[in-house]
Amino acid sequence: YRCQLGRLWISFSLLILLLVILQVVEKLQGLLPSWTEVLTVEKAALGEGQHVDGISSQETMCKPKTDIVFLKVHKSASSTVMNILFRFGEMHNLTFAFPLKGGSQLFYPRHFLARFVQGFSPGNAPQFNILCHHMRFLQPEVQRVVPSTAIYFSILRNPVQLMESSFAYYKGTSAFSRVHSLEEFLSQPYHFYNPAASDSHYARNLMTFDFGFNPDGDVSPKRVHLMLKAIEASFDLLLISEYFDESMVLLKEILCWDLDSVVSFPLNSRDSSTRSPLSDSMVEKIKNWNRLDWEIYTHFNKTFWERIDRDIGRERMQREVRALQERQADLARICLQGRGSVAPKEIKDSSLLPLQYGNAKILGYNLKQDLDKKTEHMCRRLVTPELQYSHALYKKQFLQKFPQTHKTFNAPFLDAL
Ligand SMILES: Nc1ncnc2c1ncn2[C@@H]1O[C@H](COP(=O)(O)OS(=O)(=O)O)[C@@H](OP(=O)(O)O)[C@H]1O
Repeated sequence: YRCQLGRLWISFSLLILLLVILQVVEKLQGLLPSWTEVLTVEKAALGEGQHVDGISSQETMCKPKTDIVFLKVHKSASSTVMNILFRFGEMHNLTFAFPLKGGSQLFYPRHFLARFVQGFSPGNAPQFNILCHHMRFLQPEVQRVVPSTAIYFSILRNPVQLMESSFAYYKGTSAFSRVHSLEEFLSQPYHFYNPAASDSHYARNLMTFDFGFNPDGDVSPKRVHLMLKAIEASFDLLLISEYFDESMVLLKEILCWDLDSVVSFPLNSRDSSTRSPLSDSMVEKIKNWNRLDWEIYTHFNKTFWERIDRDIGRERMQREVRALQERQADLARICLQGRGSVAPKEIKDSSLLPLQYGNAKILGYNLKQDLDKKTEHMCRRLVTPELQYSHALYKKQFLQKFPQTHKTFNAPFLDAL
């Protein structure tokens, strides 16, 4: 009887032990995913390679991207985007792929070649963080300059407004120089437009041209389809300048930056006196004349909103746009005299005067006086025009590191920055 009682006791103990084990396993199963998540998040946040401290997207933990290709499409708010990249790159000590000898463009309108970049050496692995100066895109060459993990993005503008802006800015180019108005050009474009002229792209399908394609190519559905697929294959993100603030929210999400990294003031804007009013018939003519650009724009305007719906949602987008606009209004109050842009002749500090080109009068900003040093530093960068800022960064990247190799470079105004 004692023996039987002993066996029963052992079986009972084993049963209890089994139940305890089962409970522990069950608990572990419940816990394991969150442990794994924590580990994954930590790994993602710390990451390997280059790391930027102090920035993380508000909603997710991810590693801020620092390798970036921005195709600076003409007349599409690209200088404002470039200023954002300049400030981020400067703050985080990133290297820029500058045009040779500190030029302002990467031998545009030629297709981009890696050897147009100052400091490029064919034997080395791609070594630059940010490529953002005007270029005509050619991906295999771009890939020799930036790491393969780089994010590629660009910004598009409605071709109707883009052409109106281009007409004012590039009035001196061959297609526009003989006409008095955009209306006159559109009345018989082939009379003024010579596709063989080296500057003809400013007058037709400028976005198509900047993406590397033939602006005079035929507009068959097959060709358009191939062009759109090629752009989609090369670019992670296409922004829309008509929705600039939404674009910046989307950009900071993709780059895993915070909202403060994408604040800006509009740069390179014309004053209203050089804007031409457009009748309905002119709008139609511009769309037809720039058919390829129109196809690019309408396609990527659609995918832009699809992306917002998929990744962010309209409600959060609205919240974030509001926060961005409030931040920008605060900055305008802190930094600017009169809180807005002013005509070129009213700009008091000549180092803040934007390049004036063609028939366009390009607006600029006056900074408040008596700002403390840190605030002045931040405000000045927000309003420094593209050429001045690019020269200053070039000087910082090359002249300070290798002063003996660039003795001839002379840009006295840079010290203000
Ligand atoms: N934030 C923002 N939102 C919307 N639009 C903006 C913004 N910033 C600049 N702009 C407008 O972009 C035009 C200048 O474009 P780019 O800087 O690409 O020109 S350039 O090719 O570098 O010369 C120029 O257009 P126009 O004024 O019609 O010429 C600017 O007004």
